[in-house]
Amino acid sequence: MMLVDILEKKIDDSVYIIAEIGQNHQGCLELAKTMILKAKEAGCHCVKFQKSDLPAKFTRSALAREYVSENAWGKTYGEHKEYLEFSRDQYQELQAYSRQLNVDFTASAMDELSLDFLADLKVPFIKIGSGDANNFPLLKKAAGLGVPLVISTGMQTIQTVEKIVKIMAEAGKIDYALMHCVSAYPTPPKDCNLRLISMLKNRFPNVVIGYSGHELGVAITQAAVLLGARIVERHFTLDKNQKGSDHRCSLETHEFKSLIAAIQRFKLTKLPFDPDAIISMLGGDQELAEALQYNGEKKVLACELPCRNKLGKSIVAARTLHKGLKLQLTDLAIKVSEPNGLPAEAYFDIVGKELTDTVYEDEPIAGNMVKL
Ligand SMILES: CC(=O)N[C@H](C=O)[C@@H](O)[C@H](O)[C@H](O)COP(=O)(O)O
Ligand SMILES: C=C(OP(=O)(O)O)C(=O)O
Repeated sequence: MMLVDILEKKIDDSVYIIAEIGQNHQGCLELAKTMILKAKEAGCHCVKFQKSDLPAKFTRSALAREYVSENAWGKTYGEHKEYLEFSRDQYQELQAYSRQLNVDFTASAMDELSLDFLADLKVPFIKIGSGDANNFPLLKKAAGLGVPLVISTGMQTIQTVEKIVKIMAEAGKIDYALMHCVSAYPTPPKDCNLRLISMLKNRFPNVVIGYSGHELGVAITQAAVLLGARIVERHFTLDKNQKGSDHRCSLETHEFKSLIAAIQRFKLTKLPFDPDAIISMLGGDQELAEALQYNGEKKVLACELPCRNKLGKSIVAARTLHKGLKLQLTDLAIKVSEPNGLPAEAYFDIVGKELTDTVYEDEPIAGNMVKL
């Protein structure tokens, strides 16, 4: 099955399944290949990685900060990320291997250079992760590439999601999907707020809605499908006990198999089901009931703040900017910065505003540095 068949609504009885290998390959190409093989054997339609150009995604100080964590692969965050990043040759090798196995291969583009890199590889679609859902210039560029997009919405407000849809509409983009997502690893069931899938479907009836989950187990993801999610993404691991931030909330091969088998048993043409019916269909427990409880409008949740602080994007100076300057688009860049600056969604709002302090290249622009 191809993602475009879902995006173009040519098929209404299948769900497209993405195995998010992400950085669970531990920086090892051979392990990545074994994971591709296992994901294919489990029945996944796609294997996905994460592509970053580190100086384009992070400021120098974000890369230089110490990473004190049992999941660290280097002393600084930059060394840690470098260890987990694959080169162009390695991407090409993984892509060729996936082609041999007849499984789609792609990655999330975590900055503009990575977007170009993936477009160049001719992947079947590009993923924009939650960390870039408020990175409006990246979204504009992505919308103009002529490649289908899958855009996650973790750590964002409904206003930001509205803006994403507006950017896509202005670019004439129709082959894209929005993924409901909560960026907490693992996400507690009460924070999964699955009813937002129904809200997104009602609010944006022309857009395909999917689910990128970070909770433990498979039941909540099954419920997401019964609410109408047509694309499912879950992190994939060969062993949850390995070192790394994402293994614990990932699915092992047998869990992916059982998730896919369950989805195949659902009568997808009868979707969506209501939450009470879903609880009884899945023999639901307390956790499923919590995940299906209406939890209010889409907003940034407290459980997402650690991820937003670590990987959310800020507005930074593209070059040294002197006090008194009226800000222009070319003065600004969007990166993960340490400390955080104004959130990326303020990018277009601060253009034309006066800077009240001098800011050096690659340093964050804080709210109190701009006369609003
Ligand atoms: C928001 C986002 O990008 N999240 C990604 C996708 O879900 C994650 O895989 C992060 O890359 C990962 O959790 C980071 O872990 P560390 O900081 O140990 O490299
Ligand atoms: C961050 C990512 O995904 P999500 O926001 O869906 O967890 C990603 O795909 O890189």
